[in-house]
Amino acid sequence: MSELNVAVLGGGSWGTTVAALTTRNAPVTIWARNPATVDEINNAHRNQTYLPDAVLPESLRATNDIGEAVANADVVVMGIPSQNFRSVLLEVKKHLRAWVPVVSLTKGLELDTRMRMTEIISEILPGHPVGVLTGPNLAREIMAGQAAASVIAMNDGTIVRALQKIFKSGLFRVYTNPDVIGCELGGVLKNIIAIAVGMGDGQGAGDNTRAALITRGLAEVTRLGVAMGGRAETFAGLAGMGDMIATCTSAQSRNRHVGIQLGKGKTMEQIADEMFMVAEGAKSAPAVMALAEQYGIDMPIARDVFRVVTGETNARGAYRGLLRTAAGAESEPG
Ligand SMILES: NC(=O)C1=CN([C@@H]2O[C@H](COP(=O)(O)OP(=O)(O)OC[C@H]3O[C@@H](n4cnc5c(N)ncnc54)[C@H](O)[C@@H]3O)[C@@H](O)[C@H]2O)C=CC1
Ligand SMILES: O=C(CO)COP(=O)(O)O
Repeated sequence: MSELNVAVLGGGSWGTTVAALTTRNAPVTIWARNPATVDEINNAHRNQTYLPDAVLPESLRATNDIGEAVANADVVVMGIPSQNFRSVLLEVKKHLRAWVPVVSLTKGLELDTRMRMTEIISEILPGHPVGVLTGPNLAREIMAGQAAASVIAMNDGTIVRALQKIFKSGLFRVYTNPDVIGCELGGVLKNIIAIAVGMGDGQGAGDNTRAALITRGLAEVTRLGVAMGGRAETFAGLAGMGDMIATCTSAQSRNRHVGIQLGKGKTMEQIADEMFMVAEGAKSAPAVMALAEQYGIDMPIARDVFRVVTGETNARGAYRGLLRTAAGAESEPG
């Protein structure tokens, strides 16, 4: 058992799962804003809303007081959706000791600024080591005891190895990677492709279509990721292709679910009304398109998803558009 105190912020599906996994290696306090969630984790060792079938470790402590969670923390783990990430981090700053590493679990971009979560951490908490834990990691499956692999990405080779020990366990294999930008963008950008795949699946598209979308989707994600400073090989790894496959094919993915509902003809408003969990791809799509324009990268699949989630066209129209586009060389966009 490590001596490092870990604070996990965010009592949703993934924050709770990472907190539960980490109790095997270190003392963990999870902060949730909802007092009923805190009470349920502390007393019933469950989080029924987000992880219906899971029993949580008794050693996992929950609190409603962000200061209590953060003040003694040696590592802070952020499991907060991208559009609320900054406001929670500003609260963290009031209580955090110097040089404590901050790890993001979040797979989205801030809409107004187009910033990655690690950029926001560095802006608000300069000097703190910053990392990302990412990969093909569907929360409910991991809580059900299925094996999974993940990546902890950080620039600092010494701290990353200490963090690797905190997160890994028998069934949760954690690799290190120095490419923070690539790992982070792999997690962000695959969500949009998963919506595209869902849109096809919702319209009854076949397995060949799904494979084509995933492959062409990964190509355009890689082009933008490399232009933004990520390494091409990262997008062929767990944080890139691995997460792309898991999210684009899983019945558990919220992003693919959004796509399926769009494919069946529902509007974003109708889908959002029926969902209480976050689907980061729909939120981040405008920021991704703005970045694609800024870096001069053509992203036809992401653009179609953007046009559907913003109501400019519907899934059927987007699908027809995709078929109309003439194909060039495989190494080119389109
Ligand atoms: N669920 C999964 O399988 C995985 C999710 N992720 C990423 O983790 C991040 C969090 O996702 P989930 O936990 O799945 O979402 P979720 O929808 O299950 O839960 C989100 C949680 O954040 C809390 N929250 C939202 N705004 C807040 C605020 N201002 N202050 C405090 N708490 C706030 C909500 O109350 C809720 O507990 C997302 O970026 C997601 O892409 C990454 C890997 C796997
Ligand atoms: O990132 C995830 C799996 O790695 C979770 O995907 P969804 O947010 O689409 O459920």
